[in-house]
Amino acid sequence: MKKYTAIILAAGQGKRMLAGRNKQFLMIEDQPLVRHTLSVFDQDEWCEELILVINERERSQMEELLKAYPVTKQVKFVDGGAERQDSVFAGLSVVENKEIPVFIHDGARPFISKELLHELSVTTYEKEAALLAVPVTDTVKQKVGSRLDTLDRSTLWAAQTPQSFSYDLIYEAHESARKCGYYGTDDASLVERLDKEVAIVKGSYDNIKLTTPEDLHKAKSYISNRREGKVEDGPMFRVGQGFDVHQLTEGRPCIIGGIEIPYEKGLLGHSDADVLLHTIADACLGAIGEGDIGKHFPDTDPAFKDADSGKLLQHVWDIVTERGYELGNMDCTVIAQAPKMAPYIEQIRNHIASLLKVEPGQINIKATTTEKLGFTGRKEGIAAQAVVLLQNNQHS
Ligand SMILES: Nc1ccn([C@@H]2O[C@H](COP(=O)(O)OP(=O)(O)OP(=O)(O)O)[C@@H](O)[C@H]2O)c(=O)n1
Ligand SMILES: C[C@](O)(CO)[C@H](O)COP(=O)(O)O
Repeated sequence: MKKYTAIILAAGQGKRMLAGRNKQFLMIEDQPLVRHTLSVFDQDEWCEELILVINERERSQMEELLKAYPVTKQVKFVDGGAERQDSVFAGLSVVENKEIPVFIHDGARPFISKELLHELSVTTYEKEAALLAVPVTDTVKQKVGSRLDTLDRSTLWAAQTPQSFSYDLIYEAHESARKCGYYGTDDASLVERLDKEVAIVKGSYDNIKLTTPEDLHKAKSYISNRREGKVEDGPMFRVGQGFDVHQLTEGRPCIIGGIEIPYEKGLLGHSDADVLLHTIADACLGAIGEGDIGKHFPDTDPAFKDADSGKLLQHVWDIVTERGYELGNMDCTVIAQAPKMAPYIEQIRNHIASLLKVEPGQINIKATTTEKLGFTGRKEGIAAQAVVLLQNNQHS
């Protein structure tokens, strides 16, 4: 574990947010902005000390906030100053353990991830000073008088927080800046002033600072999407499993995996009762946290009477792909004493691959009997199981 102290800045006025109050108190979904930020550090076991820099006039409001939305670690309050830099200095003045790095973080950046905190901490132990930053994606112009210059974008990084330093270095940098009346827009710039190197750790474009009302909208939808499992930092993998059973009965076709298999009986159900496709659909819906096919295609709805389960699966697959997921792989088992499945396995595999527009190699279909045991062994019904792995590359 690479322990660190976190100083969270919340003493600003949030003027650009135009909310008429400090933005740290604004609700994003179910909790105030600053609580979202504090939670990340609270839940990081590497964070040893948590300091919250507040506006002295908001102390009781902040105390109330933490009573209503508690965190598990002890939070040390300290009064900030007129400028961000003054607030950081106030935070530095109350740090207890000066042997571990100090992380300075905007309370207004709630989407920092534990993974990035750890990367930053490891780098700070090695290099003494580091910051999160992302390559600039817009072309940046510099206007001096009436002259416009275009900066070389390949050298430009947008600085984020946390910015992290050995205690002695950042204290010295702040003290020196204060003596000269120098004010920078971040803490790394104060260290740069001392001609010391600051390492860049690539941050995330999701680690935005909530500055304007538009940022607040983005933050709200980001959080609600994240809760629904629609977005996440980095490539995201999700697994789902499915299980389904249908009774065998006379006078029905036996459709398994979209292929009609010659047999004296068929599967009973409201739709075409394709036990394997239903199982796969359930596994896919399970993976994205969307319930099951009963929720999407109720068996009380006449629209799905004798429905082609291939179409139902494609509908489910549209939901999956609209969320940005791709199939990693799926593994399925058909549990049937009869009919004999082996001659149809390859055909079923190719059919499912074409329904989902994936490669057959991503799909595995197996079949087993239950050695004449149970309802499947007595040929009263057929069961199927599936496990799917989905991958989301949209947020890498
Ligand atoms: N005197 C200050 C000014 C800013 N901050 C904190 O520094 C972070 C980044 O600053 P910014 O986004 O500019 O916040 P505000 O100063 O609150 O916003 P504005 O400039 O729009 O008033 C915020 O978490 C803010 O609360 C602080 O602790 N003390
Ligand atoms: C520190 C910072 O968040 C890095 O991007 C930024 O410079 C703070 O600027 P602000 O004007 O105080 O929001």
